[in-house]
Amino acid sequence: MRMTPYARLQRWLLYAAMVLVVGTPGLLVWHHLGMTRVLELAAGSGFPVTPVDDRGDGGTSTAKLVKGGPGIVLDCDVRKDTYQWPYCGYHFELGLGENGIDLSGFHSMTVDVTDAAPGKHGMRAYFRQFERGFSRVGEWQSQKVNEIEFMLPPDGVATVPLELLRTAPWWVSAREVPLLMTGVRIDNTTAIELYTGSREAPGLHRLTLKSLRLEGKWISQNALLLAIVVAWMLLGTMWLAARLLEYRAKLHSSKARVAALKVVNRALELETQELAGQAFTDSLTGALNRNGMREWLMVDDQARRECMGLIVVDLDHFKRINDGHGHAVGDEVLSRFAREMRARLRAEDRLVRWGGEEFLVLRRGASVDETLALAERLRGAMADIAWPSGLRVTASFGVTGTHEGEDIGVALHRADQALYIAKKNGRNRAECARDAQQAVDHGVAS
Ligand SMILES: Nc1nc2c(ncn2[C@@H]2O[C@H](COP(=O)(O)OP(=O)(O)OP(=O)(O)O)[C@@H](O)[C@H]2O)c(=O)[nH]1
Repeated sequence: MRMTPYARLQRWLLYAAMVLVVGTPGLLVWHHLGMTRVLELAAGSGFPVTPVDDRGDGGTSTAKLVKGGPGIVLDCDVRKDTYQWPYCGYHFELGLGENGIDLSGFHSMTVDVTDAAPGKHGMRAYFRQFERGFSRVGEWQSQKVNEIEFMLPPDGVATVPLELLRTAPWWVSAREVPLLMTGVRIDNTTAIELYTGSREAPGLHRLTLKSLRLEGKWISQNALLLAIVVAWMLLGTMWLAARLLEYRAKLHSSKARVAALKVVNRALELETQELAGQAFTDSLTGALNRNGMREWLMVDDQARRECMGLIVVDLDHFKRINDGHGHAVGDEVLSRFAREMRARLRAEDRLVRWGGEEFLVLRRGASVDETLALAERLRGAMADIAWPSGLRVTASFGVTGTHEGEDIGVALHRADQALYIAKKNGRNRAECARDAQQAVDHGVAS
């Protein structure tokens, strides 16, 4: 059986669902273990780096990049004479003007930095964010400062979760930042700075930065979950739509089949009716045949109970018409005769082709006199009919009527006798036999 397009679509959706069933946990595990992206700022990454110190803030510390050696070497002379929080460090340029880098997909920063000065050392990291609607180009102090301070372990490698970043309170208070803009944001970061710690002892610090690395996922867990849910929902919706469309198509085709069957049924009904009609009707003349008459008498109770006028009609010398003009003309005479007779009968009367060129008129509820009068009218009408080939056709009529409780066969026999008399008396006439005695009187009783 051919598959419908909707069934094919459902099969593809099923494959997609199977892929999703396997893919969903696979993606979650992969996201948990991998899908990592790394942004290296130091170690030949190409991001411009410059030394910074506190001289712009009124201090006297100095910072100078020194060529040679592995990593980025910075000679930092920290002095606490004029400025309370002396510092120096690295400044990594990530963007220009109002356009920074979106770092919101990164979750941690790892630094590999050593300080040649003895003792423990801390570091400060600043993520400078160009805050649209607040920061202004050319005025770097207007850029939001997201900061974190941490201690360096002995090996100098420290990993800092970026969720611990805080908007620097000194920046908020100094710039009178609107409350709604004071939250941490790193989606438009123009620079990252790495400074010596706030409690660093004054003196010469030789910093060697081997790596400054941001780590994150290519897609956040929430975004991944959302994508998976959307994929499932999309699949479910498409599946439902495909099912609905398939049901609708099936409904349409069964409706079409029902309609076609109705047409076939109707045709069969008509054919049956036609066949039934043929069983009871003479095909040449359209008059009832003997079966039709029997059926009528059986079905029509009233016809059976009432008295009935009977006329047996026989075309005169019909053989001569056949012989002289051909069988086809004979047929035409028979058919025209039946048509003209029927046109002169009442709706409740019946014309029966009794055989050959002999017909029977059954007239419900009519007396013998009325029936005789009708026979005379019919006989007279024969002269007015336009017969084929300009023929002059006459007929003889035998008339009688049924008595109460009388079998119609008996009456028919009587009418036949009357017809015989009509033929005998010269044809083209109507004879009447009211009862058996009268028929005997005519000397024709069988
Ligand atoms: N064309 C045609 N002829 C038919 C049909 N049925 C019977 N006949 C012919 O009708 C003729 C009847 O002839 P007869 O019984 O001799 O009667 P008639 O010639 O009418 O003579 P009378 O009845 O004595 O006046 C026969 O030649 C039959 O072949 C029919 O359906 N079509």
